[in-house]
Amino acid sequence: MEKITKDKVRAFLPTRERDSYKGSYGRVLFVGGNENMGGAIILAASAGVYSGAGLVTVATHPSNKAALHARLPEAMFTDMTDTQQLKHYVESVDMIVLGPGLGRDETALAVLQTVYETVKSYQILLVDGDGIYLHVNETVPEPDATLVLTPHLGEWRTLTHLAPDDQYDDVNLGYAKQLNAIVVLKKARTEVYCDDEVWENTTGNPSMATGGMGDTLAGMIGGFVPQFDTIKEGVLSAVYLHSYIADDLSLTHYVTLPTAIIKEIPKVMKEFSTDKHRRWI
Ligand SMILES: NC(=O)C1=CN([C@@H]2O[C@H](COP(=O)(O)OP(=O)(O)OC[C@H]3O[C@@H](n4cnc5c(N)ncnc54)[C@H](O)[C@@H]3O)[C@@H](O)[C@H]2O)[C@@H](O)CC1
Ligand SMILES: Nc1ncnc2c1ncn2[C@@H]1O[C@H](COP(=O)(O)OP(=O)(O)O)[C@@H](O)[C@H]1O
Ligand SMILES: [Mg+2]
Repeated sequence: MEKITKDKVRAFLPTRERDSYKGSYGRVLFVGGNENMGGAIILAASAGVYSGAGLVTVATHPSNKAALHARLPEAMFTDMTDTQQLKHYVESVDMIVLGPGLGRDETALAVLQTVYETVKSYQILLVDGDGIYLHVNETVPEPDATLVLTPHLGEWRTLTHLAPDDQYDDVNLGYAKQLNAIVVLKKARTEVYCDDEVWENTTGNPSMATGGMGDTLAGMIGGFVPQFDTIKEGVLSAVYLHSYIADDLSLTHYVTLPTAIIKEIPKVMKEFSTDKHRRWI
């Protein structure tokens, strides 16, 4: 098992080219948020924007439109219940983050099916939260994309039927392969299963045990991956920095709010950047 460390993340973090533009940093579609859980997809999309994603669109229930625009004017909105529009947006992005606050009803299933049927092999599809529930419990087509799954321990149990005591690295890695996915297994020390490698995070603390924390990580991964040299480097860096920020905040805060983490992302990316002393002026 390899450790995700500060030095590794520093080396993974890309530098920005002077002539780059928003198209250089990824078009990301966030899909989720039913009438009751709009917050989940707004948190995910906010984390994506603050992580540097070039262009962010949110496909969500129409009742979340005003809140999204008020909280995150950088993001565009589309109605996730409009199948044609959803297909159009899925086709036009590099990465899709599907599931935070999606719900588990008929509408949610139809949304997930549309995304799974539409994605292409050159795209990256992250499935989180209720998306994982539907992935396991409903009949859905296999998505033809690079798949990233971000289960917490409860969701991992749903995916694998593994009891906590049966969770050895090699067993988990075998299930990740069977699922044909990069797996981010979220817990106190989050693990990442990628190809034949097992990585363990070295940051994180119990001030993070609050609703929306995983939605925020999903959004960071969505924002990071299109900007990094490899999917693996983007995933590992997001896992590390999400908890690194929380470790910093926990020095002065009893509980770390997802929104507080999101605000710090651009600052910590600058801190980790190898060209942090470069002046553009
Ligand atoms: N503001 C919002 O709109 C929020 C929406 N949320 C959404 O709510 C949906 C359901 O997610 P939940 O995780 O609550 O629901 P689940 O019911 O899928 O998972 C919780 C269950 O897993 C078990 N479990 C075992 N180990 C666990 C671990 N290490 N961490 C967490 N749970 C563990 C718990 O005991 C519980 O029974 C998701 O789509 C999620 O995105 C949540 O993120 C909370 C905030
Ligand atoms: N005690 C803890 N130590 C470190 N990290 C934690 C702890 N509790 C929760 N976390 C982190 O918080 C996040 C919780 O994810 P999740 O349960 O999916 O949240 P939600 O669905 O409410 O957004 C994960 O990234 C997990 O690693
Ligand atoms: Mg979650």
